[in-house]
Amino acid sequence: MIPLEEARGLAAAQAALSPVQVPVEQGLGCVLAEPVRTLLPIPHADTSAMDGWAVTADPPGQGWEVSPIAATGPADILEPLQSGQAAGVVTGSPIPEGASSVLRSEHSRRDEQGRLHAEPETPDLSPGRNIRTRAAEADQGEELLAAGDLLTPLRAATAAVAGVDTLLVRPRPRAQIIATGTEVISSGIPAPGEVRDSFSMALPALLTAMGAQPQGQILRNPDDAEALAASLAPGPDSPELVVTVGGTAHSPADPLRRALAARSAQILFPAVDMRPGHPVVLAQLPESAPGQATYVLGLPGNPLAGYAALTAIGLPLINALRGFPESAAAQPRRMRAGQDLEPARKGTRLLPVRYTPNGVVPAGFDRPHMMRGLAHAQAFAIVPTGDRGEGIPAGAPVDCLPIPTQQEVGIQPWDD
Ligand SMILES: Nc1nc2c(c(=O)[nH]1)N[C@H]1C(S)=C(S)[C@@H](COP(=O)(O)OP(=O)(O)OC[C@H]3O[C@@H](n4cnc5c(N)ncnc54)[C@H](O)[C@@H]3O)O[C@H]1N2
Ligand code: MOO
Repeated sequence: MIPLEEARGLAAAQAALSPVQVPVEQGLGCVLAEPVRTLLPIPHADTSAMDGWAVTADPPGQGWEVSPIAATGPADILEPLQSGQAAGVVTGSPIPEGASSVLRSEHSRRDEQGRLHAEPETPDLSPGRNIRTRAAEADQGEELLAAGDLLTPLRAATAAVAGVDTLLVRPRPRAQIIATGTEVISSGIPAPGEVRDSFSMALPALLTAMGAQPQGQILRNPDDAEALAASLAPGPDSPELVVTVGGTAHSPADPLRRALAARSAQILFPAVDMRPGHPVVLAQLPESAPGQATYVLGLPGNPLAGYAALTAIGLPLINALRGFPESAAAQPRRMRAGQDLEPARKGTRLLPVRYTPNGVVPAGFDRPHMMRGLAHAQAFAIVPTGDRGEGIPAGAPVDCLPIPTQQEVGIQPWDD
């Protein structure tokens, strides 16, 4: 059993997955393994910012002579302008050589001879006006995104603008979910001796929100160590992470530790001094090929315990594997206790809490086998215990672990 901070530190210290080259759109949500430099100047040509007229400087007294060929779209390339000439352009049109600025259409007028005049007050005749200058945003070769940057949709769009088609990224770890528990059913009303599955509904979405890629079907394993060991067998497509649910304890019905031993797994920690969730296990299966290791995160079967372990240990592990250890999502957030927060009898307590204007308050219904409080919690408050503190008094600071996907949940009817 190791302290919670140590377990979180160990999870966060695991090496990032090796980078892979992927099409930009497949890199979404991944961390860049090398900088993105633009392959072209941005913009790569002087273009018009307005619909209107590319005009030469110093309009002749009788107005500009309008070129018979106007741009009908940004793809039309116009002939150079002679002195005193103008040519119709649209937003995005390459600026013809010889033009000084773009006179927008609503600031212009044509006379009966078809010559072009500018409104007297228009600012559009100052040189360069309404022209997007070549390379104003970036010179060719300039770094737009750094190694270590998370590829958000807007950054993917920036890479596309830079002419880039593929990126070197750290992949998001693939995660296989294995649920144990002969008594667990996935639909309907449980009979005595059965329990409705509290994990399969949420784990894929939660793991995705945490930065992993859940793989295919959830495997359902009876409480049988041999069957579980077989599910953990390495293969060419072994995922980087296996998340198991249940069977972490030491009864004859609990197969995980025996299955890990049968697979010669290296146990990174066998339990964590936290309540609930102390039987959480982190292990690593032997490499099936060089550099191809699979982590096994064993979540306790009690729902609140499993989700506490996933938030406290799974999230920093996933962020480490995807090369994003500094992710704000995995860092404790310093909040204020809105009321006294009671410690556990032993170990660090992970208490589901709600955010209120006065600080965080217990979400209630927080026994290890319960879901009701967690459904309305936004974070787990880390409440130290014993010689490391005696709970947290109202008004004092408290570190909280935000639960991904729960940040938008609001005040509930049973509030005082
Ligand atoms: N003698 C001891 N007994 C237990 C201890 C202990 O220290 N000594 N620890 C308790 C704690 S704490 C926890 S947590 C659990 C750990 O349980 P396991 O990981 O072995 O999980 P199971 O025994 O398989 O199940 C526990 C509980 O959760 C229910 N469960 C399992 N899977 C699901 C699921 N997918 N959806 C909903 N509920 C599930 C299962 O039916 C059990 O009720 O051990 C305590 N016991
Ligand atoms: O992990 Mo158990 O309470 O600690 O459910």
